[in-house]
Amino acid sequence: MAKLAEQEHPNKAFGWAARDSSGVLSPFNFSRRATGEKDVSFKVLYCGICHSDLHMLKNEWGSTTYPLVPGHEIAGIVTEVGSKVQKFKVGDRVGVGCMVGSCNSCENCSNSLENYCPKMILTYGAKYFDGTTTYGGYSDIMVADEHFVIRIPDNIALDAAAPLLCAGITVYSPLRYYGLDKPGLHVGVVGLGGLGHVAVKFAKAFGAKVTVISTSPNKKKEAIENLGADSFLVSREPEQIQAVLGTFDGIIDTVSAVHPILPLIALLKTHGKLVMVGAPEKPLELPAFPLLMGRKMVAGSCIGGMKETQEMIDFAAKHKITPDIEVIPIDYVNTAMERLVKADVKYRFVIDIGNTLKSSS
Ligand SMILES: NC(=O)c1ccc[n+]([C@@H]2O[C@H](COP(=O)([O-])OP(=O)(O)OC[C@H]3O[C@@H](n4cnc5c(N)ncnc54)[C@H](O)[C@@H]3O)[C@@H](O)[C@H]2O)c1
Ligand SMILES: [Zn+2]
Repeated sequence: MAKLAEQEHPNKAFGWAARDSSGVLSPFNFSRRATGEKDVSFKVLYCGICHSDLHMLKNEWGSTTYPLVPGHEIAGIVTEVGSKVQKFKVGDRVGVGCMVGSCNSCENCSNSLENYCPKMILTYGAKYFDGTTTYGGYSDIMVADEHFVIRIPDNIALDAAAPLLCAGITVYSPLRYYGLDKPGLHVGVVGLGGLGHVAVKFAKAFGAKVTVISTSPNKKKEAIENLGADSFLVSREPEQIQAVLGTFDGIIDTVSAVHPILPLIALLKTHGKLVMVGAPEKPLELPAFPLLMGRKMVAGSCIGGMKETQEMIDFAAKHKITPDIEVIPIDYVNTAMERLVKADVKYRFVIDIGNTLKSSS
């Protein structure tokens, strides 16, 4: 018989888990493995709430197993390191993002693309090498192989650093890979949520002219004045769309629900790229003709490799790019999820784990 989550490993852990597809989170006792020779253990201080957590809590992608402890934007302070750990020591400021393992031998792993390894192990809701379930950062302690641990630069506060570990790398990687990181390019960002608002900041730091494309005109003032976007396009206004057809070098699409992409393709220049990073649970409609006319590309991107994630957070530190966050106590997490459904957050919830997650035992 499978062991109880509390008895699988020697170290007691405590977090909040969903037990079914209602997605409601409640206190949960489990355990973490002892610090292995290549492992880093750390006290979790902050964890961001990604929309992927919401998709997973409600089993919207059909792959969730319960109990599920979400959280893959995890920041904290090292408490113990294994004997063969080289990069970290007790007291270091560290983080873990979306993955905690990969095969380390395939072509993707050899190219620092652990995120595309077929055996990549997700930070939560997956099976680790030893067959036990992985649990995420809505919890008090974390342990991970040092290869999957990121050093958080001193000049980024830990609460603001957390969302960079998923939202940050998810938009930085495609901007770089698809060549949208050159000064003067016109880059669009669709969906001004957790990912989208960081995409605006990175694209601006690369020197792009950035246009936010949104369904809600009420985000305009903030997008331009606070986030630094150059312009704002209301996607439901045909006249506004008409005026900028064929003017975008690339668009990063972060929308979490099914939405029409044909109007976005029309915004691209010849050779323009529409990069999907949002992950709606149902297929999008993709007509061929608009792609043929102008050799346009619709592409995708999933987080980023460990090397690039470190590069991203170092770049963020250098350019003073930090997410706009709303820090919440753990017992607000279910309300936060309800607000996230309604896109009622500017722009990322971050749970104050260190001060508010208290084990009852
Ligand atoms: N590719 C990856 O590696 C990766 C990584 C993280 C998250 N994601 C996915 O990206 C998506 C966005 O994540 P997030 O954390 O930024 O979410 P979020 O909820 O913070 O932001 C999503 C944005 O999309 C907008 N939106 C929602 N439905 C819309 C619709 N029908 N039309 C237009 N706009 C709409 C919302 O207003 C919001 O601004 C999610 O699907 C998430 O699972 C992908
Ligand atoms: Zn995420």
